[in-house]
This record gives sequence, structure tokens and C-alpha cells, in this order.
Amino acid sequence: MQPWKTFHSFANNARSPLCRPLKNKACCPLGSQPSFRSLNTKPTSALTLNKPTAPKPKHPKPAGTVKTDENELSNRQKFNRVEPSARVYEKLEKLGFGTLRQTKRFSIVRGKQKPVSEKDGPPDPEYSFPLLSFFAGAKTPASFPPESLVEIGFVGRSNVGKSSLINSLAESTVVRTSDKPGLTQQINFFSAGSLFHMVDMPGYGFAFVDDAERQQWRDLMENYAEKRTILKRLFVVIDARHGLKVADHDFLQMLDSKKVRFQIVLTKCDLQVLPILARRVMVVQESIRTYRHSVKDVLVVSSKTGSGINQMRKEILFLTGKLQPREFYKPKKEEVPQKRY
Ligand SMILES: Nc1nc2c(ncn2[C@@H]2O[C@H](COP(=O)(O)OP(=O)(O)OP(=O)(O)O)[C@@H](O)[C@H]2O)c(=O)[nH]1
Ligand SMILES: [Mg+2]
Repeated sequence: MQPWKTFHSFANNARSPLCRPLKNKACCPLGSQPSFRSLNTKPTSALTLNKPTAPKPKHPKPAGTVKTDENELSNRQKFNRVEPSARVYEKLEKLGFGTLRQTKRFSIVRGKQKPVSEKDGPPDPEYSFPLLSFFAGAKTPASFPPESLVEIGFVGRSNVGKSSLINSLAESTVVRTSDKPGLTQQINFFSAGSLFHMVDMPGYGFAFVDDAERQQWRDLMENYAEKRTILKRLFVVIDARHGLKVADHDFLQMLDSKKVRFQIVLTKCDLQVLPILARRVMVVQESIRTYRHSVKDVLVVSSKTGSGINQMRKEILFLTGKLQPREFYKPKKEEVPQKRY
């Protein structure tokens, strides 16, 4: 005898609730073959089977909390609701991060943009840095080299692309990079000819080293940022895919409390599509507004494709006194000298 037949006759004889007529009669020659699902369920009385049960809330809210729609949104949903401005799109397009496709959003954004003829001046020339060379490494504040030329520092979480950014800016391969986080483990000083120094630092908030070492790196960077009088600006490098994390805010608060002037650089921007990148820029701009010592303009770069690198070179050359303000700031329309005939 077939096993299901045995079970069927047994269940019928025992008058078990399992032996209710089955829906799928077609597959059972006797018309009431028990399903294997029902075999695994506890036998329940006929009354309880039909009793309607109220759906249980997945995450019961504590009594007294009134939640608005906005509060209930996840961070991703909030991020997706951000409407980038026409100005941000324009900036990113100009830097070479793609163009907005002809969609509804395109027409809304383009509608707000000025016509091309009104846009400011001719494009920037191609800037370049002198040859980069390593001249000092420091694991303790005592081993910092003596202060000479002005310095530009690069900090950020591990693996965000600090070392790659220095290489890209100087068109060199002098700074060692790796796809594994935690390669740079000391403060490295590089000279750009006799113009200025670029300073590469270890990553903060790095999870794969022990607490003592992480704290040591952090103290070293804190000491450098606070005490180095020739430090012109600290570039805080942020991975554009992830934005500002808790470790970043923690570090920025420290910089702000020590009155260190810093500027955010979004890197790895080639890995993001234009609308997402534009939202990221908007969100980062908004979240640094509370820091008094931050530069409000966020730099957007890709060390891989070179987009935005020329703009950052220009910023550094201006900071280090190699560009005059009239070369750095675009003259406003009314300030443009009129041609005389
Ligand atoms: N696609 C892309 N990859 C990048 C970019 N910048 C850096 N990378 C890659 O990111 C990885 C980490 O780069 P690093 O420059 O070593 O990062 P870091 O911040 O110096 O890392 P630590 O020294 O460990 O703190 C490397 O594999 C780089 O090739 C970028 O703009 N685009
Ligand atoms: Mg590095």
C-alpha cells in the first residue's frame, strides 16, 4: 500500500482534525489526501482554526510616542527624497561627472539654469604641481620635521583614497596605495618642489587595528592638526558612496573645537551616478553647516578618472599663495573690464 493511503485511512479512523477535506482533490484519488504542511502543524480544534486573529504589529511602538511620516523614514528613504539644486548639477557636470539625461527632472532642473551665454568666463587652464618627493615620516609628534613651507594635510577614514588623491593631484606614483585599509600607518610628508608640502595621514576609525594603536594614530593626528602652525588647510577625504559617518563627525568636532580650518573632499565619485552624487553633495553640504571652521564649498573628485582634480589643484595653489585672488575668483559680470576702442 502507498504511504499516503496508509496515513489517510489512519487519519480517517482516528477522526483527527487533520483529516479535513483537502482543497486539492484532483491529486488525491481518495479525494482527501492530507498535505505535508498540515502534518507538521499541531492538531488544533475546528473552532480555533476559523477564529480570526488580529495582525500583530512587527515593532510595537512605546505608548505616548507620536511619530510623524518624516521620522518613520529610513536614512535611505530620506536620502532619496533629497532634491539636488540646479547649481549642484551644473557644478558636477562642469567637473566632468556626466550629464543629466532628458527626463522630467532634467526639464525641471534645466528650467532653472541660466542660459550658457550668461555663465561665467572661459574654462580654467590646466594647473600642475611640481615633482612630488617623500622627505619625512612621523610616528610620534617628536619626529615631525621642522616647520618650513606651508602644509596641506589629508585625513579621512581608512581606504577612502587619501594617498591616491595626493598621487592624482601631483600626477605621481610616489605615495603608496592599497585596496586593503590601513596601509598608511604614520604621518608622511611630501614636498611639491619648493612650493609647499603635502601631508598624508593614517585613517581614523579603522576597525582592524587594536584600540591602543587606533588611539595612538588619533592622538598623533590631533597633535599635528592642533600644533602645526604652518598647516594651511586640512582636507577631510570622504568616500562619496558612504558620506559622513559617525567617526567622521567625531573627527570634525575635534577639528572644530581646536579651530582647525578644514574642507570636505568627496572622492571615488566615478563610482556614483550623477543624480546620486548630486544628492550626496547636498546632504554633505547640509551636515557641515554647523561646523564653524569648515569651508562650506565641498570639493568633488575622482582620483581614478581625474574629474575635479584640476579644480582642487587650483584651490591648493590659491591657498599656498601661488595664485592671486583675481586668478582664483571669477570676476562678476559687472566687474569685467569693458573693452575700449
Ligand atoms: N574608483 C576609484 N577608486 C579609488 C579612488 N581613489 C582611491 N581609490 C581606490 O581605493 C583604494 C584605497 O586607496 P588609498 O589611496 O590607499 O586609500 P587611503 O585612504 O590612503 O587608505 P589608508 O592608507 O589605508 O588609510 C585603492 O584601491 C584605490 O585604487 C577613486 O577616486 N576612484
Ligand atoms: Mg593611505
